[in-house]
Amino acid sequence: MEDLTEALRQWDLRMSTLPEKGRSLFANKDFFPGEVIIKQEPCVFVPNNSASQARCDTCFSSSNLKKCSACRVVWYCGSSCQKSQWKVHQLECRALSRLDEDKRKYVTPSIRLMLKLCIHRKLQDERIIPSTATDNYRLVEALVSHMSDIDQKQLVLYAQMANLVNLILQWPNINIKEITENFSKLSCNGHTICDSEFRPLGTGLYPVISIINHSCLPNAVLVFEDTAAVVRAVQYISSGSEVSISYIETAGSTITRQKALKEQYFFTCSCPRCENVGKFNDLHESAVLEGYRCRDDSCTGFLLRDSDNRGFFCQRCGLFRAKEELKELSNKIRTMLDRAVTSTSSAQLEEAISIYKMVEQFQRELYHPRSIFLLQTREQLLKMLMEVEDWKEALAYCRLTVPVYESVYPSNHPLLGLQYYTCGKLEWLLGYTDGAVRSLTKAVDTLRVTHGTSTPFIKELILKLEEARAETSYKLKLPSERVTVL
Ligand SMILES: C[S@@+](CC[C@H](N)C(=O)[O-])C[C@H]1O[C@@H](n2cnc3c(N)ncnc32)[C@H](O)[C@@H]1O
Repeated sequence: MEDLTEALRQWDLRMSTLPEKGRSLFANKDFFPGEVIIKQEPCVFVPNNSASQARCDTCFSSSNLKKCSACRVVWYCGSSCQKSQWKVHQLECRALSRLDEDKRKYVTPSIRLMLKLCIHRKLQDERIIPSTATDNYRLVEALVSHMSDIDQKQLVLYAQMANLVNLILQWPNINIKEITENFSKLSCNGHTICDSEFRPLGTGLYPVISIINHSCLPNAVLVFEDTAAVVRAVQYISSGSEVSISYIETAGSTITRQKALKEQYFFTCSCPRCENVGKFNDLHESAVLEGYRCRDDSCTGFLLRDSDNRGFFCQRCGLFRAKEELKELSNKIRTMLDRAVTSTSSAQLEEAISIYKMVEQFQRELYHPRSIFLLQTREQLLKMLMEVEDWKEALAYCRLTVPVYESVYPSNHPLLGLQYYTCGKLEWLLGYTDGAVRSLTKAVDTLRVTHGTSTPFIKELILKLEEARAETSYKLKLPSERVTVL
């Protein structure tokens, strides 16, 4: 691990082990919002290919794809992408080519990630590919696996997957127990590789990034530049402080967040946000995010359960809502949501949109105006309305989501920046230039911190903002120029 210590020192970082968290990453200098803390290429990675969506194995592009002619499993967009992966794919290709067509459908992205990890290790051991301080197999060995925490069913599944890897590779002396454990390691250490707008593209293993622990109020964010993982400070991090990122969607109540962390990562978070669990502020936050609205439309109070468990009282105006009424509305929404999901999956977009609009209407009656359930429905409507190019309605829903984003996320949160961006793009498209300037300015202010300033994504955003500003000042000049002429 000396090599790793030295590599981290060069990043002004150090690793320490905390009794309650295990390995943890600490800053050796002050980091300011927007500053890159660490950038790492994956040691192994795969695209999330499915029957309906294929991507290049190297750059994740979805255009000009050709299947590898030998294994007929892996896609590349061109010879340079194919060549860059050849040393690893050569062994994988040989193994996959032995499989009959039927067995190839069991080669899921998770299986491929493990095949690549085994091959990566073998090639490093044989010195065919270099082994560095930040991607050697000792770092994989050091990852937490939580083998004693996972349930029997999951364990059996990992063991079956390890057997499949063995069957595909057909190497002598393969250690099935170790591969089983590695599947468990991937579950709590692997990262979903996303594009700049947080759409998932693939999965990768970044053993140094995996040292970073979770907080529901993180001081850093993980984004991807192509397949490289980049961790940037989103708050001021003073020298000596622990660097933290969020593993989960943080727009949820403490109970929801803790459940998600326990299920996948097997720990109880004790970050400053979670420390409040059960206190008034926390109850208030959950009642707004996941609770019901006041019966009085003009009241923005939040509801808490009454002591007899008969219903809920508004904490602002005291109005009561009975359990039965709320249950009836919830059931109606659930039935409609099922119909909406069926329509969406059968690509009946117009029908799905009208059902989601009804769901939204009922949810407005049921949930608090800043509820995340209402937010999710509006998000879904926004996405579908953009697909059918109904920009005006899409903007209306987008504008409804922005105040909720502002209240659930801290100021330098990437999802908040992306929502300002969507709003700004729609406003620009519809000719609301002033609104577009305001929204795009907020998007730039947030996303330059989370995404940096040099990626094509941010450059395009800055260009859009400059265009919108130019148009605003052109419009402002028009009447006065006319006055001069007159
Ligand atoms: C990606 S690893 C992070 C590095 C890990 N601490 C280690 O020793 O390798 C994720 C695991 O770290 C631990 N962990 C992460 N964040 C934590 C936190 N805030 N509190 C306690 N444990 C945490 C959990 O065991 C979790 O499954």
